[in-house]
Amino acid sequence: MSMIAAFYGGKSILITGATGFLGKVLMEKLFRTSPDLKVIYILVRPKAGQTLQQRVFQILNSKLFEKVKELCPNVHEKIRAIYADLNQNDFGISKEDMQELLSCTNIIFHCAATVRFDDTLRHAVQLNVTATQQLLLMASQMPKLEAFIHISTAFSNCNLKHIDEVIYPCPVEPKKIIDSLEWLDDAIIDEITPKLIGDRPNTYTYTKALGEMVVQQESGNMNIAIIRPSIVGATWQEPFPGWVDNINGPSGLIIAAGKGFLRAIKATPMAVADVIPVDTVVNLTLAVGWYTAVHRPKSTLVYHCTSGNLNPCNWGKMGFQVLATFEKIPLERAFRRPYANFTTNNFTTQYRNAVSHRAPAIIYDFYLRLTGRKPRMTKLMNRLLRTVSMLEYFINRSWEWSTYNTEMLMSELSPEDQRVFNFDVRQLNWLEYIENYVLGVKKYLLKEDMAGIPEAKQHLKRLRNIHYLFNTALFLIAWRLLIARSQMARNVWFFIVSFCYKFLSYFRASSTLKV
Ligand SMILES: CCCCCCCCCCCCCCCCCCCCCCCC(=O)SCCNC(=O)CCNC(=O)[C@H](O)C(C)(C)COP(=O)(O)OP(=O)(O)OC[C@H]1O[C@@H](n2cnc3c(N)ncnc32)[C@H](O)[C@@H]1OP(=O)(O)O
Ligand SMILES: NC(=O)C1=CN([C@@H]2O[C@H](COP(=O)(O)OP(=O)(O)OC[C@H]3O[C@@H](n4cnc5c(N)ncnc54)[C@H](OP(=O)(O)O)[C@@H]3O)[C@@H](O)[C@H]2O)C=CC1
Repeated sequence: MSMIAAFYGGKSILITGATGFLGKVLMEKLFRTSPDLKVIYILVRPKAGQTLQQRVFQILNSKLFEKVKELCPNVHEKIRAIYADLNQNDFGISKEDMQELLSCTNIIFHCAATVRFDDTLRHAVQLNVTATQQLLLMASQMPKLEAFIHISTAFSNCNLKHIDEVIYPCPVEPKKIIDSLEWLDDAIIDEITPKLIGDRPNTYTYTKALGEMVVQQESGNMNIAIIRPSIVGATWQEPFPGWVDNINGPSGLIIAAGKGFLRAIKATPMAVADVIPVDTVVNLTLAVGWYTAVHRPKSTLVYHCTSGNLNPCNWGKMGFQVLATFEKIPLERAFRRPYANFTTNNFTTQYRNAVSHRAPAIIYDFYLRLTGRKPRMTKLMNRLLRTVSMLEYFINRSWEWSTYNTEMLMSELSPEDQRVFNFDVRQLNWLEYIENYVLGVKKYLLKEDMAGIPEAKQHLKRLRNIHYLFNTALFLIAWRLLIARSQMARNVWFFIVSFCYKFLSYFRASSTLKV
């Protein structure tokens, strides 16, 4: 019997960010392993014209929850969606709902965040810092609370090369930042943002670091733990391999490469690709929830959920395997054939962006215009290149994260818990994982039918022929222009033609003699 699964039985659990990538997998695993849990409260806001109930309905009807619905048919009765917008005071939660949350909650998993790299400091602080502070205040008023688990990121201290499982202080106190954002206007905030974030690449990593400081400062006598995942990727094993439903992290680039939009990138092939499967993160999170509630460590423990120091993979190997998978299982209606060129040189990057990305987009838009359609490729390419430029920081560096606490926890688990809540990334076979990841992107993210693979392969063959034809035409035009302008080129050309002629004549003569 799993002790962790038994621990969550009969519990009332509060999850923020349950509609996000990590939150959904967390909820799924909880229901699958502890179907006798009492209730999961999820803080949700209406979005894209959908009510709370419609959002929950959509999640439960996704492929991710198929197994859960078999095991626990009344799962919808155990989810209690509570209206909440983390940008508002008291999250806009009604009095009655707040009362229920305060009196019933046993465990909190705080996953909600803005993960955008280009968010304004004001919005990133509001969600990643102030909302965390408010949630801690709520938690401190919960008499039945056993553990508060905060999801941060391994990149919250990406300004350091070696990162330990400790909370590092930021130069300016989070409270001072929160206070000053209240009276500073947006233009001034934009001006001081680079100074505040210092040597971090974006407001996301900076505000996640501030969020950790807030957790430490407001922990009081609560049992709190922080989990720092690195780059969260598709599921490894559970509930099935390759599940992914958003374009963050590598997923977007896998699509861009598979569709042939992105053929070159500024990346260091030998840099560690610290990707971690989402089900591994969830298993560690649930194990940490149990350990924190039952063992009540004296201080706030930080757990690194990373792969680099235990089972490293690099971007070169990852890119190679992604492309190898596309050979077997291509995406439909590719713009160009998938190809990957990794370079670390700025000049080469600019050149490749011009030749391999912008020029084909301009030519395609010209073709769209000629055929009476609206041009769109240049705009799409510009957005993609902007995205890639924001990710460059993370694919050209390596970090070392120590994992003492995570390994300590692993050794504390019973063999059954180590199996059911497996977060031992040493067992991960990267080649298999990446292949399933690419397949998952095709099936669950792009919703492409596997029956379309022969047609997708045919399409790639057509693209290859167009490519050869285009290159030959380009060569002949260039050569014709050169001949017209240079005596030297003409001489070379006549030399080659006469050489070929003599060669052919010789062979024809010798074959006639043999007959
Ligand atoms: C030569 C090709 C090589 C390819 C080989 C095969 C690939 C193999 C993989 C190896 C390549 C390297 C992978 C890189 C992985 C990057 C690591 C990320 C590091 C994360 C560190 C921190 C981890 C965390 O803690 S947080 C979680 C991560 N958060 C994110 O990933 C958020 C990033 N996204 C954003 O911040 C925004 O989306 C932004 C600012 C990038 C773009 O915002 P914008 O307002 O322009 O609009 P959007 O609507 O959001 O998207 C516009 C457009 O861009 C596409 N897009 C968005 N995100 C990505 C993405 N991550 N990758 C690719 N494309 C993306 C999106 O599809 C939209 O396209 P449209 O068609 O215009 O709708
Ligand atoms: N993905 C990754 O690579 C990594 C993620 N992390 C951390 O993991 C956690 C989860 O990330 P992930 O699932 O990928 O992110 P997602 O962007 O998929 O999910 C974010 C969640 O936060 C919710 N949220 C955002 N703003 C609000 C708001 N104003 N009110 C209520 N809810 C809100 C979203 O709700 P809605 O659906 O309504 O938008 C969504 O449920 C985050 O803390 C992130 O920092 C750490 C390392 C890597």
